Formats: sequence, structure tokens, C-alpha cells
Amino acid sequence: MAGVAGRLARRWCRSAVRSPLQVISFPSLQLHLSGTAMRASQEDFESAMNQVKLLKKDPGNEVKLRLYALYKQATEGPCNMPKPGVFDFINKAKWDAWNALGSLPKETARQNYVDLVSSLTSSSESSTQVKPGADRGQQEYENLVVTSEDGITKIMFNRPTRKNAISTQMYQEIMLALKAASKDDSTITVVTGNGDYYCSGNDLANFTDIPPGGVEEKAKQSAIMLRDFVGTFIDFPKPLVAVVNGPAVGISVTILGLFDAVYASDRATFHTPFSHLGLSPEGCASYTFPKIMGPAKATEMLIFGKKLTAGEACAQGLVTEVFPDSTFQKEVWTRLKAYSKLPPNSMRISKQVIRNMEKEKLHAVNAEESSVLQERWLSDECINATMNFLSKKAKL
Ligand SMILES: CCCCC/C=C/CC(=O)SCCNC(=O)CCNC(=O)[C@H](O)C(C)(C)COP(=O)(O)OP(=O)(O)OC[C@H]1O[C@@H](n2cnc3c(N)ncnc32)[C@H](O)[C@@H]1OP(=O)(O)O
Repeated sequence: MAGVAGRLARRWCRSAVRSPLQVISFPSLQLHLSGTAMRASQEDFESAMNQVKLLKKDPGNEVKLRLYALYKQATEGPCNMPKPGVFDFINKAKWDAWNALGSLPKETARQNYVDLVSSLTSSSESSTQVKPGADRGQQEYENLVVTSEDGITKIMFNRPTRKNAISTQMYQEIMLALKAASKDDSTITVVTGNGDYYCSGNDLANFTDIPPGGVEEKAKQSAIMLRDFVGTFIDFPKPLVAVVNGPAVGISVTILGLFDAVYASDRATFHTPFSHLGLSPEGCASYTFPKIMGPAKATEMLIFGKKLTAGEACAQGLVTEVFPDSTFQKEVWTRLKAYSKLPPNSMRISKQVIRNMEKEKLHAVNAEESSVLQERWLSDECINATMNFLSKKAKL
């Protein structure tokens, strides 16, 4: 194992690592946050506290609760306080958020905390730059095209030459685009792909970018990023629609369980080849897929890597409706434009009513899946599969 990891590590490029810690404190909730994903020293933590005071925008209650929970977990460990009464809303929300972290180790909580602050800092920077309305953000995303018109914000994966594989930068960009869309004046948010693919999943070259801390550190950073990425979908407040224009692979399929509607071209396929890659499910699919399609069908996809046609995915409840490829764009966008005229507050509230009971569970599943994958990425099975793909010996 060490030999294989060493070989892979030598092939992998080196990159600089960002690491400062930041802390935010809002007088109302006394929430403390920390900066990016490396080891968080006390000094970093204190410097972050200072940075937080400079934040111009309140990040909102949901983020504050996540920050509160991570702070408590990082400093005191698992929640051992008695549960507040049902009418003690604020303390109960705080207790729920902390308790949902279960036995997450202090060190992991601290790093997660650091990462959350980092994303918060960048998202607040981006939300001040991003103007609501048409043509927004085209220059600021390298791997996405984000547009907004007719009440719809469209986030389009834009790496067609790599089949829209999601690079590390693209994960960050998608999180930023979703956070901006959650605050803009559109009523519906759509995710789609440019070119013949919807998305070929995680860019397998992501694992070639090894920080000075080595492959273990890389796995740790990746798990944090994955958890934050999926968390952004779990928390997305408006109707979120996937317009699946072509084949979808890996994480682009698993997160579909967190969308509110999935429209697919009849050219689309749905493939989660985790076992082939020495991996395990993410995107909350270990929970959402058995719920959506039943455990037996979910097993075929998530364990045996069965690729579904669009028709099969629709029959199993993962896809809302399938359209002929020749009329796909026209039919779907006509429909979405009509939906976008529905009262926005009503749609948001309905989504909350449908989804909120599940949120806590989904965050817990997400944390567990990310931590299992952190181990998987270091396994011989995964390293060999990644090497085979990168050295052009294997494809799906
Ligand atoms: C980091 C934290 C988060 C991690 C979350 C984990 C998620 C798990 C997953 O997402 S698992 C799924 C991973 N994806 C794959 O295994 C797909 C790999 N790609 C392929 O098997 C094939 O490329 C294909 C079947 C998608 C398409 O085959 P086709 O023959 O039509 O096209 P090419 O292979 O020639 O592709 C064109 C170029 O794009 C590159 N590419 C495609 N997909 C990926 C990818 N996922 N990662 C990296 N690169 C990808 C491909 O290598 C070609 O590049 P080249 O022109 O330089 O050869």
C-alpha cells in the first residue's frame, strides 16, 4: 500500500497549501468560526476570530448554527447537554445542530469549522461582486457559465472537453454559484451541462494535487470539501432543478437525490461506478437512493455500478421526466419558464416543508459518507483504479 501510494504521490503534482484560521463572532449568537482546511493552531484560531469581526454580512441563521455546532464540537467534544424544551426555540436549534455532529472528533470539527469560515469568507466576497440579473458571473467562473433570466438562474458546467468532470476549483465555483443563487432574485435554480455530457463526476486528476502534508492530508482536505459541497445542496433553499442533457457519472448522479426535480434527455445515462473505482457512495445517496428506489435497486446502482438509461432512472423515481433529445431543451425550458412565474415565497416555503424534516439526517449522512471516503481514497483499490484511469489503461 505504501509503495502504491508513494508511486502515485510521485506522479501527483505538488501544490501550495493555504491555511489561516478565521473566526466570526456575531453578538446575537456568539458564533465562532475558523479558516481553511489544514491543521488549526490556536494562533490561527485567534487570528480568525479577529477576521470574523471584520465580516460585513451576517451569514444567516443556518450557517451560524453549523458554525456554532462545529465550534462546540471542536472545543468541548460531543454534545452532552440536556435537550432544551420545545418552546426554547433558539437553544433547541443550537442543541440540535451540535447534537447532529454525533461523535465527530474534535480535530475534524475544528478543521471543518476552518473550512466553513473559508467558504463563508469567499462567498460573502462573491455575493458582493455578483449582481442579480442577466449575464451575472460569466467572467468570474472559470468552469461554469452562470446566467439569470426569466426568474431562473442557470448554473452550467462548462468543461466540455473533460466531459464536465468536476475539478477542485469547480467544486468551489459550484458552491459559490449556489450560494449566490440562493440569495438572488430568481425563483428557480437550474443545474445543467455544456456539451455532450451532463458531467463525468469527480475529476480523477484532483487526487494528483498533493499538499506538503502528503496523501493523508489530501484525503482529509477532500473529505472536508466534499462535505461542504454536498452540504450546499442539502441547504439550498429554492427549487433546484437538474436539466440532465447527457450522461451523468459519479457525484453528479448521487446529488440528484437532493434536487427537487430532474429532467433528462433520452440520451442521458446515470452511472455510479463506485466499486469499480474502489470508492463508496457520497452525495447522501446511501440514504436518498434506497428511499427513492428501494434498497434492491439502489444496491444495483451503488454497489454493483449498474448504469441506468434515462427511462430506467425515471421508472425508479430518480428522474422526474424524460424528453426526446431533439426537443429536450425547448420542452424543458418552456416548462421551467412557466414554473418560474409561480409565487416564489410559496415555492420556497413548500420546499422547506417537504425537505426540512430530513435536513439534520442528511447532514449526518453526508458527514459519515465523507469520512468513509477519506479512508477509501487511501486504499489500494482506489489508488490502483485512479492510476489506471490516469495512465489511460481504463475507462468506464
Ligand atoms: C475531491 C472530493 C470529492 C470527491 C467526490 C467523489 C466522487 C466520485 C465520483 O464522481 S466517481 C466518478 C468518477 N468519474 C469517472 O470515473 C469517469 C472517468 N471517465 C471516463 O471513464 C470516460 O472519460 C468517460 C466514459 C466519462 C467518457 O469517455 P469518452 O471516450 O467519451 O471520452 P474521453 O475519455 O476521451 O474523455 C475526454 C477527456 O476528458 C477526460 N475525462 C473525462 N472524465 C474525466 C474524469 N472524471 N476525470 C478526469 N478526466 C476526465 C478524459 O480523460 C479525456 O481526456 P484526454 O482528452 O486528455 O484523454
